[in-house]
Amino acid sequence: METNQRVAVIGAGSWGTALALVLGDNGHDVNLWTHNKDQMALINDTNRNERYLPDTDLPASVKAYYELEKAIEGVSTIVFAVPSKAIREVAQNIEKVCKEPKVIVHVSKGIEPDSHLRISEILQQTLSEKTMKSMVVLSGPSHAEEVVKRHPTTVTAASDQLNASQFVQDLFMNQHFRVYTNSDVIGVEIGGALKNIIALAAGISDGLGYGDNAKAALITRGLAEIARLGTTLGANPLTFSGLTGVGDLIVTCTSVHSRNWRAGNMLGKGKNLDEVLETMGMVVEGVRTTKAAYQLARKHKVSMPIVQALHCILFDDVDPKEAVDQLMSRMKTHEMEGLVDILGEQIRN
Ligand SMILES: NC(=O)C1=CN([C@@H]2O[C@H](COP(=O)(O)OP(=O)(O)OC[C@H]3O[C@@H](n4cnc5c(N)ncnc54)[C@H](O)[C@@H]3O)[C@@H](O)[C@H]2O)C=CC1
Ligand SMILES: O=C(CO)COP(=O)(O)O
Repeated sequence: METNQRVAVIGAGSWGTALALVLGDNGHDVNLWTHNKDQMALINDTNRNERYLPDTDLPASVKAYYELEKAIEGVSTIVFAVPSKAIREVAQNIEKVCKEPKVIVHVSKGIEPDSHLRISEILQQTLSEKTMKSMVVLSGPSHAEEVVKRHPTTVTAASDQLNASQFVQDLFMNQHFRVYTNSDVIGVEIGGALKNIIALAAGISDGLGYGDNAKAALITRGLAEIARLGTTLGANPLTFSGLTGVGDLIVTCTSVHSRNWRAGNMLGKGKNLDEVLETMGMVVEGVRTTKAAYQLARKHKVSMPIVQALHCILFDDVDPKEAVDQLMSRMKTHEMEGLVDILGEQIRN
């Protein structure tokens, strides 16, 4: 890779801004696109994105843009960092104005309800060869608040084209931000999307005051649900023991930075979903992904009791305490039930 690249980061929320900082630290020129004109002016005037990452000075090479066409002009790479619900619309707009093929990276964690498409599938459906040279997913345990403090963080660049994932590895990697490669795009996207559901559940459990045993149970049994659905959809089971599986699950279920955990915590303390989302003012991806995962579990007949319980709490107004009681009084079963097809018959004995 030539040392200096021009990169467009699409979305100036917490994560887009943090990744712009990493790229700027690495000597790249960054066009940070926002759909909010005032926010663009504020970032360019102050060199900060105070609303999302207070007290963080951005490298001088990060410039905010409002016009999409200008933001992507002359860049080698486009990084999609908008919430999953905005991906399709933003990609359609990029397709209209993009003049030559780019490396496409996405960092969003979600699955589209009803279509059940992963983010890379939505992008592949929307972007033509004129716009997209290759597609890479960048995911892992990485809260923006710690990345901008340059605390050690590790993530995975996944693509079915090794040279593309290595290009993205080189683009982002530095002393504080370590990037691995992986070829299992399905596993990386499913792990990243579904851990948000379990983080909501962990927040609820903490909000109810249930303590550490309950949280460990949610993380472990949550991972079993993620692995069951993920492998049914074609993922490599090993991916779920990596950064984008158990790694991201741990950080999101235990960190005060997690919006999903914080939203769950408020639900557990008795607030209703609308109040919680209004208070957050940032995306809580797990809500939308619960809908998609619940539909997928039913479609593929995969047992996902935690996802089912979350769905009841979020969309059927079931009291969180009652949902936990129902989870705990389910029919007794073997710990590895549903995982035997993945790992081999021997673990059952
Ligand atoms: N915040 C974090 O630490 C991490 C976030 N992610 C993922 O990155 C994605 C983005 O998350 P955040 O930056 O944290 O969200 P955020 O809530 O901090 O910011 C979202 C940004 O997208 C913009 N936006 C919303 N709807 C839009 C639309 N229709 N068109 C254009 N822009 C729109 C908002 O104005 C805002 O600037 C999510 O999928 C999240 O799961 C992944 C890893 C870490
Ligand atoms: O994906 C994340 C950390 O890896 C961010 O999680 P939250 O959206 O819950 O803050």
